[in-house]
Amino acid sequence: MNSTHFIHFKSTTPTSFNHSNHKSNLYPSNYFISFGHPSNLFPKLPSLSFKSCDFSVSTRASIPRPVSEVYLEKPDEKIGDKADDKIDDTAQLKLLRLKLKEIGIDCGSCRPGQTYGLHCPMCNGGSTGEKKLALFISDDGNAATWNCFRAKCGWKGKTQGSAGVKSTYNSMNKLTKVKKIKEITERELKLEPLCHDLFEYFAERMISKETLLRNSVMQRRYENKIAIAFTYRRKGELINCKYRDLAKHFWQESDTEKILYGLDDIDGARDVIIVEGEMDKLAMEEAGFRNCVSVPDGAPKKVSSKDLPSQEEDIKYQYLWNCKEYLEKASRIILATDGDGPGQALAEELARRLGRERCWRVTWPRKNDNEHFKDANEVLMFMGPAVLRGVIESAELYPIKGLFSFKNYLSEIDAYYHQTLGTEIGVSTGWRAMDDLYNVVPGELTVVTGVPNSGKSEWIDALLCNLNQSNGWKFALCSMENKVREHARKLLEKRMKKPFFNVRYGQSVERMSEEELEVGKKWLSDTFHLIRCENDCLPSINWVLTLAKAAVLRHGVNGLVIDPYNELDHQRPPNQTETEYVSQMLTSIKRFAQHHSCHVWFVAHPKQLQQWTGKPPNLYDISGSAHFINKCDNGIVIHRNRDPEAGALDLVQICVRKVRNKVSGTIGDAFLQYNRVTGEYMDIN
Ligand SMILES: Nc1ncnc2c1ncn2[C@@H]1O[C@H](COP(=O)(O)OP(=O)(O)OP(=O)(O)O)[C@@H](O)[C@H]1O
Repeated sequence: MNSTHFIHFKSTTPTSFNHSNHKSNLYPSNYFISFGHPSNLFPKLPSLSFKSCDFSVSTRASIPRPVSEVYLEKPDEKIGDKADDKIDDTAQLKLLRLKLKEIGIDCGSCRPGQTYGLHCPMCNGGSTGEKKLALFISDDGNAATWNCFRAKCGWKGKTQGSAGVKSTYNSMNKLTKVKKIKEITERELKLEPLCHDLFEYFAERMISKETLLRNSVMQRRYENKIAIAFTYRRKGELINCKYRDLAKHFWQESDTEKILYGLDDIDGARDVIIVEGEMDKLAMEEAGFRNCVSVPDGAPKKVSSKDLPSQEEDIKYQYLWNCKEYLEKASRIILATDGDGPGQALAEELARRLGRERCWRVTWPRKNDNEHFKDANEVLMFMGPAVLRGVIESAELYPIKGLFSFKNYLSEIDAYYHQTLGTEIGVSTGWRAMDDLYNVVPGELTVVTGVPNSGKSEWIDALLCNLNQSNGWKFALCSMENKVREHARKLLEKRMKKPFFNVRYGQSVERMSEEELEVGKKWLSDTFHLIRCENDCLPSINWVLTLAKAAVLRHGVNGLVIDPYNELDHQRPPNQTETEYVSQMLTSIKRFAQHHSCHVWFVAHPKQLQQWTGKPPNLYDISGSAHFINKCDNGIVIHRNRDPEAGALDLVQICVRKVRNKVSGTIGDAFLQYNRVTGEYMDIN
């Protein structure tokens, strides 16, 4: 260790220091080569000498007995019994290797009768990745014992190849803490009151003598150097001790119970502040908050992607479990961890365990244009106690995924009020007669129905042409009934206001020229994107929505037409009713529409009307389910007069039967005139 990391011991401070045996109990254990086997783990194991490169160790012929804690489902003797049997070693070893692999121990080509140093699957050898898992395979190759010698882990166990894989595996999963908790005293640790230099060191960090004394911050000498000793106490009793030198190196007493620093200060507290280091805990006290504790082990690099482990397996956060009864009483926990990535990861890990609903978080003030202060002590040093107090007082609720406040949407509400996008109250259909009834809002679902041949597809096509003309909207078309070329014709006629052909329906109107066709083709390609199933099979709604999503992202389409519903594949699981299926399908469509701000027109046919009187059908007549009307934002029925005696045959009734959003329209009927030559719909003067 670099001596400059220590606070140099001045001659003015007491120098009584016992050099004779200091190594055995003074130096932090992790500074030793600490691969000594506790003698009680392998009682018959002769002294081991590990090869530095691979940790492979030969033992004497006598097989060390497995570790004393009982994991085996079969009695130990069986190992010995089997050693005498003439059994197929290779098969047995294979079985054992498989078993170990299941447990997570990769024993590679480990041979019986030897001890190997491997990576511990539980702790991965800590930050240095050391191979500290000692694995011993018995001579007969049927049993293995292991022990991780990292103080923080201590995982150990044993298994037999011939034991039932499942049961043994399960028992192996129950991690057994083998560490004996060491009892420590200030005397044994040779802790001393802080010296003048250290009071000065803390004073520079704005931590007062009173705070240091109240928190029993002490010092410990290492020859002519001193380290700060933060004493971890519970009900005044010393539980752990963490040391810090000037170069911010930390170490702690091994084999002690992990608890929060300052635990007694939160006894019975309703509000608890959790910080990331002892200095921050002391800084909080300077700002007037004693109800603060620090985590003992700093922050993880990132949030774990795994599910929350059980209490026994939650080794890294064991300190929380050990302080459970203190934290349980808190109704508000302010997570004032560092503002950097690991600090935020720590806050998330704490919130996961403590319950997000009672957690709050702080925002550290700005240091300059690019940076924020990192932690409580920095704020105290540079901004003073009042600012630090302000930070805690303005803590905000810790976000919970899926739970929001209108506060999270204020800018969106403002933009809505000011109609920043221009589409907030809906886009005009282009027909005056419909302006009060139906306007097209991005992200909504319009269900269109009408008896066969009423002109549903024609009207939607005409609407798309209008929306393109007025707002430049683009569309994805999933119109399975239409041949591409016919659909192109219908759209081009509306756009060019001329018939495509020079035949009957065109009457005497001149057909569009080749030049106009060229212009029209470019317009078609720029405006519409086709979703089509090239083979015979029917597309599923999910398939359509996936392609529509691609059309939104790739071409920026503003609308999707699905025409008609019954041309999709509607196979559903046998236990699902049609109603359930339709409900689920419409939910997917609406989610797509909202997520991509894309309007969806969905054409659905009414069920067979036995005694159709010629009147427009009802939205409830749509075959399949009442969900069509329940779930859509807008419901429109297209109806046309087919009785010359009842009125003009080109009269089309657009029945707006449902408008969820009053901003965009209301229920009512509009009448348009259909131009059979060009397929246009026009307002009636
Ligand atoms: N008001 C109208 N007057 C005369 N013909 C019309 C009128 N509206 C639509 N048509 C014609 O009816 C035919 C069918 O139109 P369209 O395909 O739009 O109807 P639809 O309601 O979608 O039919 P389907 O339910 O069979 O899909 C087209 O040839 C179209 O020109």
